[in-house]
Amino acid sequence: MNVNVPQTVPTSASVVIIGGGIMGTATAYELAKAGVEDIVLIERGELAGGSTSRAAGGLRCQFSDEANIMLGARSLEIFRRFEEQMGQNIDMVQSGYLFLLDNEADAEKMAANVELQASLGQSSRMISPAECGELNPVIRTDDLVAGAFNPFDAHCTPEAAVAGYAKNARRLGVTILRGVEVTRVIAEGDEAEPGSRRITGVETSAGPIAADTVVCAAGAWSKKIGADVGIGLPVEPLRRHIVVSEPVNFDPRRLPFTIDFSTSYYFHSEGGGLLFGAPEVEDTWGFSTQQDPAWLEVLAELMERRTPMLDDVQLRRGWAGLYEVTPDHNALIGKSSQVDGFMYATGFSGHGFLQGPAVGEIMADLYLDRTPLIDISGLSLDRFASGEVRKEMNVV
Ligand SMILES: NCCCC(=O)O
Repeated sequence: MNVNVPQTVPTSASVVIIGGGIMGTATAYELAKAGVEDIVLIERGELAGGSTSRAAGGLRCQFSDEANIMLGARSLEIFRRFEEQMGQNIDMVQSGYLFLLDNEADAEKMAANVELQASLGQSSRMISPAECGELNPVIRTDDLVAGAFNPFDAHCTPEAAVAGYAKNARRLGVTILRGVEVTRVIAEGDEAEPGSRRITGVETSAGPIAADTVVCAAGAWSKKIGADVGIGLPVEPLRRHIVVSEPVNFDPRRLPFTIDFSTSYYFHSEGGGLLFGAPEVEDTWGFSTQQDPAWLEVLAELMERRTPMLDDVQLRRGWAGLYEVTPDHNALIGKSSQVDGFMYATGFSGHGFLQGPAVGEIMADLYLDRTPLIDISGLSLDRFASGEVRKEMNVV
């Protein structure tokens, strides 16, 4: 796609969505599907070009928090039917998700999570180290105490999902602006008088757009959007690396998305090869997505420990992207209680892509004052003021 294509920029909109990743495009599509008109989505680069296209693409319901379990499960339902309903192939591979547990403390906590997932209708189960090895023959199992597995978890290609949402949003009348930057979100009203402030529009690199509602779906770049209207969104960018391999000499598509839980080293099939991810030794906070060659040494050690059979895999190319991290590793989803018309879907802390479809539906429900299918009240920004933070344990 060429961002220099001339685009007609409207001067007003019902809703301005900031961010053309999975959250923004899913929200635009769901709002339009619900009959909302005059929606404008603004992306300063290319669609999916921020964090979504750099994500691993894992789809799972295996979380410790009920809201995350349900967001993952609902999104999986939508992703399973995506190609049929949206006319877009997303390279869905439903080979399950396998968490490898190498100590009793993690296994005990994971068993409680699995019980919660099962009580919510999910097919997750605890399995033995031997079964871990049967499901994924390229892992070392001698130091494992257990695994957690869900056969219906999956992975797919994130930018393909964004392309599908964008295509269908456009078909339903959404204006999508690429290569246009929101330079300021505007609110009017007296900051000293609670409840009097409301969104009136945005200024952009292509001119102003008047709007009563702004949705912040700007991922790692959300803090500035909130700050424009005096809202503190506690979202910090954290760099993460991924690398993909040349094709391997076995069929990788039957391997589950596998996570070595104590180290957060993970891998899954990517075409005929494999995709690998892992944290850095020291977290690198900030907006740099420059690759650090030292990370490859970290990865090599983790691979040697858990997957020595993959020693001869040839790595082909890699990249770094940004997580959008909140203090409790849970998303911020809701309508502002401070500024009327300011909505947010951000802070997904490394598990956003897999929640995108459900969040799109929820944002449409919130806009239309409908009760969402999933209770996300606990993911409101207000939890940080009230001290009701909720820590997600299954963070990778
Ligand atoms: N956060 C990237 C690894 C995939 C996952 O969290 O399931």
